[in-house]
Amino acid sequence: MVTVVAHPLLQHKLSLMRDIHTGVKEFRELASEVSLLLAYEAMRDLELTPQRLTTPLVEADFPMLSGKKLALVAILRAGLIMTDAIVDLVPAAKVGHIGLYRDPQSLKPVAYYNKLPADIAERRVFLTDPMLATGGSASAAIQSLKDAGAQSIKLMSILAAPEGIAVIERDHPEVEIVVAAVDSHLNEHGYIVPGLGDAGDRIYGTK
Ligand SMILES: O=P(O)(O)OC[C@H]1O[C@H](OP(=O)(O)OP(=O)(O)O)[C@H](O)[C@@H]1O
Ligand SMILES: O=c1cc[nH]c(=O)[nH]1
Ligand SMILES: [Mg+2]
Repeated sequence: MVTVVAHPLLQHKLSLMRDIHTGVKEFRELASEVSLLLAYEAMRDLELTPQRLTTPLVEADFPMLSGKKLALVAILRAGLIMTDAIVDLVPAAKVGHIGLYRDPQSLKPVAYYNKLPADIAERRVFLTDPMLATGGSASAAIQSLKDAGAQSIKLMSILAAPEGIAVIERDHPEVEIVVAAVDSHLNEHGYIVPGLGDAGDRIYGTK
C-alpha cells in the first residue's frame, strides 16, 4: 500500500528541494521539514489510550500514546536526516542504522553497517530513506529488519519511482510505503526523473 502525502506545505517544500539552485543548507532544512510532515501522516494510526490527568481546573481522561513502542531506522547515509528530524517528535523511539550504498554500475545495494535496537521485534519500525529508486536498498534493509525479528515496518521516503514501489510490493507486500511524491521513471543510471538528484550528495555537500 502506498500513501502519497499531498499536503500543499509538503509539496511546496519538495519542489524547492528539486530545484538545482537550492544549496546544501536549505536542502537539509527542507529535508528535515518534509520528514516531519511525512511522519505526521505515517504515524496517523499510532494507538492512543485514555489516561487520567489533572489540568489546572479538573481531573479527567486524556489520550496518550500507547501500544507498541517505536523504532526509527535510517538507511545510511541519506536516511539519517529523516530520523534525526523525526526523533524530536517521538523522543522515546529507539534509533537503528543500516549502512547500504548502491553500487553505481550494478545498482545493487552493498551492505557495510547494521546496528538495530535489540528489542526491535516488540517495536513498530519506521524505516527512512529519502529515495526509493530501483528499490534494491529499501528491500534489502527491510529484509535485515525482518531477519532481526521486526514484525511491523513502514517505509518512509521523500521521492519514489514506480519501479521501486513495484519491487517493495513484490518482495514485502505487507510493508506500507509513505511518500511525498511518485515520479515518472528511472533514467539509465537509476536516478529518479524528474527527481531531485543524489540525495546524499545534496544533504552532505559531497559533490
Ligand atoms: O532504490 P535504490 O536504487 O537502491 O536507490 C536508492 C538508494 O540510493 C541512495 O543511496 P546511495 O547509494 O547514494 O548512498 P548514500 O545515501 O550514502 O549517498 C539513496 O539514499 C538510497 O539509499
Ligand atoms: O534519484 C536518485 C536515485 C538514487 N539515489 C538518489 O539519491 N537519487
Ligand atoms: Mg543509500
